[in-house]
Amino acid sequence: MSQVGIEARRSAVHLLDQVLGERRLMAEIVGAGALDHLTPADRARAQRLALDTLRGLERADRILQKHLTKKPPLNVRNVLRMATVEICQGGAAHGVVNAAVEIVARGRRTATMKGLVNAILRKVAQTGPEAWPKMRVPRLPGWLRDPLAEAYGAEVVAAMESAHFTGAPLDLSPKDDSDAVARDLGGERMPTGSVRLTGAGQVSALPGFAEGAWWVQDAAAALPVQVLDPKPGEKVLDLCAAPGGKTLQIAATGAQVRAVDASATRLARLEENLARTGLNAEVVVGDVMDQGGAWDAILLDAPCSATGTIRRHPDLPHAKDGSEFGALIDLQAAMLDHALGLLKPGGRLVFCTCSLLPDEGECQTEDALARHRGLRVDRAALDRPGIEPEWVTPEGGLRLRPDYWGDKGGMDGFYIVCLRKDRPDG
Ligand SMILES: C[S@@+](CC[C@H](N)C(=O)[O-])C[C@H]1O[C@@H](n2cnc3c(N)ncnc32)[C@H](O)[C@@H]1O
Repeated sequence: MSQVGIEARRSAVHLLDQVLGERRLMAEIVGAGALDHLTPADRARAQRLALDTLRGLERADRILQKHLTKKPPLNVRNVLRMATVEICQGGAAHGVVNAAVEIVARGRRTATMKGLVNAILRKVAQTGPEAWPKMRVPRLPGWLRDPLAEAYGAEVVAAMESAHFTGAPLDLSPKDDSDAVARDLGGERMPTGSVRLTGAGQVSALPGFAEGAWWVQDAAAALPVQVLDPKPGEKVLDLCAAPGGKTLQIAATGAQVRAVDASATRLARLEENLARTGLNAEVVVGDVMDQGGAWDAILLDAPCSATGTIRRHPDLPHAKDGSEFGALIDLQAAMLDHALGLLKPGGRLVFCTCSLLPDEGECQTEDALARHRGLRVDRAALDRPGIEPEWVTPEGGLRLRPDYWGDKGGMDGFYIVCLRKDRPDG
């Protein structure tokens, strides 16, 4: 890690300043062009450094606390935090300390603190690496930990926190042949058909990327379309489709898919992926609530807290405080009601969210069943290869958690349910 150049490190500190100071999500900051001046390799390094620092932030702060009499400005604190994580996770101390000192020395307002940074990091290098593995696994903030503990119990939350701290491998969804992709990339074929790679490096340089033999998609995120089980020629509406991993899965089955999303920018990524994989979909920029038609099958991957994705997005607990979630829960219910009205009689709708909060999953199903006569849960839809019976919830949905497949690298948190409307609302 210590070979990482100054530019990548400075950019990583900028990401940390924005996440921890401005409470912005990393995807938003990177999407706005914050790393565009870097080479692709440095861009990847800057993101990796920032993500590693956010995962280990609690430990880094505890170590630094011992050596600081008063808190330096946020920017300097973030340089110290990043260097502490690097040193404690095996980075060569000499190079890491020099780089941190240089970053601080280059800043007009921070240059006077380079001596302090040097002194503190030398102390960190003496005791930090030994202390690090003995420290507790970093915890989620109370606004998220409390509702999760209420839903799952303290032990499960601790297991989720371990999964978050470990981070995520790279999962691929093969276009056709899982075994061939696993073989070509030296990956592991997961029980549900995804191919898992560890330490993969630059995605676009991997075999099969240019030919469109696969796309990046967490194994849990690949399950909603497996549950929907589209058939060739069926008319399928994919609501909230961008950036489109699930659209590609639907298109690969031979179904006719219309992919709708409110974000043209995110849909542009779907168009790129369709071109790369040679798959077809009708792509529509629009609001879910304005959609019409009568469909055999609908996928509603509603906007949500994204609390199921913290393994890959450790910035989320730092950038959010839960205050927006109530509005999202109301929006999910409104979208679900509208989408149910677009099903042909006997049609099916898969509702899913990448959330760990039952309010965005199990409760949405229970409430929808109470609102709509003639609506039922299709439990048989969950009878798919690799889906464990203990993942099925009492109301007939699928609860996926980051601590599942713990020995294999975990999975994203998701809620998935298949709803069928046998007769119209009366
Ligand atoms: C969870 S993401 C979808 C991920 C996507 N299904 C995939 O597999 O790549 C939620 C999406 O909902 C979209 N969205 C939010 N509000 C919307 C609305 N009112 N109408 C349409 N799309 C909306 C967002 O732009 C975002 O792309």
